[in-house]
Amino acid sequence: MAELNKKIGFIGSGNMGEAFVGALIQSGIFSPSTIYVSDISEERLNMMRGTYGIHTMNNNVRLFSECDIVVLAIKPQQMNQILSQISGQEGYGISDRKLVISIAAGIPIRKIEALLYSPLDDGSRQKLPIIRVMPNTPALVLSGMSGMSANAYVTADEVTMTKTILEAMGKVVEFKEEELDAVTGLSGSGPAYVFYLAESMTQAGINVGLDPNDAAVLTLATLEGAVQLMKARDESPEELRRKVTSPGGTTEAALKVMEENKVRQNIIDAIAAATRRSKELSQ
Ligand SMILES: NC(=O)C1=CN([C@@H]2O[C@H](COP(=O)(O)OP(=O)(O)OC[C@H]3O[C@@H](n4cnc5c(N)ncnc54)[C@H](O)[C@@H]3O)[C@@H](O)[C@H]2O)C=CC1
Ligand SMILES: O=C(O)[C@@H]1CCC=N1
Repeated sequence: MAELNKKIGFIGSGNMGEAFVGALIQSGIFSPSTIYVSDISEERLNMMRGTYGIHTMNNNVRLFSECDIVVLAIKPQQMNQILSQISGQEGYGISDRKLVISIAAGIPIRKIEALLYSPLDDGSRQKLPIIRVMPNTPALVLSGMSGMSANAYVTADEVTMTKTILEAMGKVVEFKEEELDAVTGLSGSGPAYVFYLAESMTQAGINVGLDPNDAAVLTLATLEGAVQLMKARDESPEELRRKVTSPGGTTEAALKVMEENKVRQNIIDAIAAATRRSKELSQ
């Protein structure tokens, strides 16, 4: 893919920051010399520099002023402090147009706008374009799913550029911002539900007498195969489930227990709880 010829910077180089950096280099849309990360952890910075050959620093304000695109990849709880630190600096470079991309769960665009455009907002400052994104960790293996939503100052070119960045890590869909809490509950946290299922299936295999390694191999191959089948066939998960379920057979016995134990309702309730938590984080 053609290089974007921009400087991109990440505030926070944890799990997700690293997923972005790895994907951007692999896709060729940014070369390591155009990627910057800032973090408070020297260990993370050394690792990122050593592994990816990118620029590292422990100064968020400098990173913000030096880059054309800034990805906020810190925890939601750190957003206030970090953005206030950036916007509180005289001449911190907000007059230069730069695209701000936040991946923090539950932080609404209006909060980022309020933090970035103030307290020095005398009307002369440019209102920076801000895009809120909810990615997920399969981005680490370029199989991510991202939802995104842009504020009023984002141009069509900036939307296209953000999609190009997110497509380097997998799929991307645009949403209304109010839908992003639900996206967080479903696909943002979603990989954890699948890992939980994998843990449970492996434990179940051990409980019914299998060797732990064999149980893990069977679980992974079964999950992988089921996903491939859903992707390859024009059939709903429900239809595919019915084809596994012989009347009076083993699957029916298992699904009866799942229905009795309200597994489906529990999954629905769990995703609703994640969505509620995302909304709470926005307060
Ligand atoms: N992990 C996940 O599955 C997903 C996470 N997110 C969001 O991504 C964001 C980052 O999450 P993770 O990468 O999982 O967290 P993480 O804890 O792995 O990474 C956060 C990084 O920020 C650094 N940091 C802490 N204070 C800092 C400061 N003052 N200045 C600069 N860097 C600082 C930490 O040292 C760490 O390397 C969060 O807002 C989360 O809501 C979004 C989608 C999925
Ligand atoms: O658990 C969290 O808050 C983050 C956001 C989505 C996935 N991990």
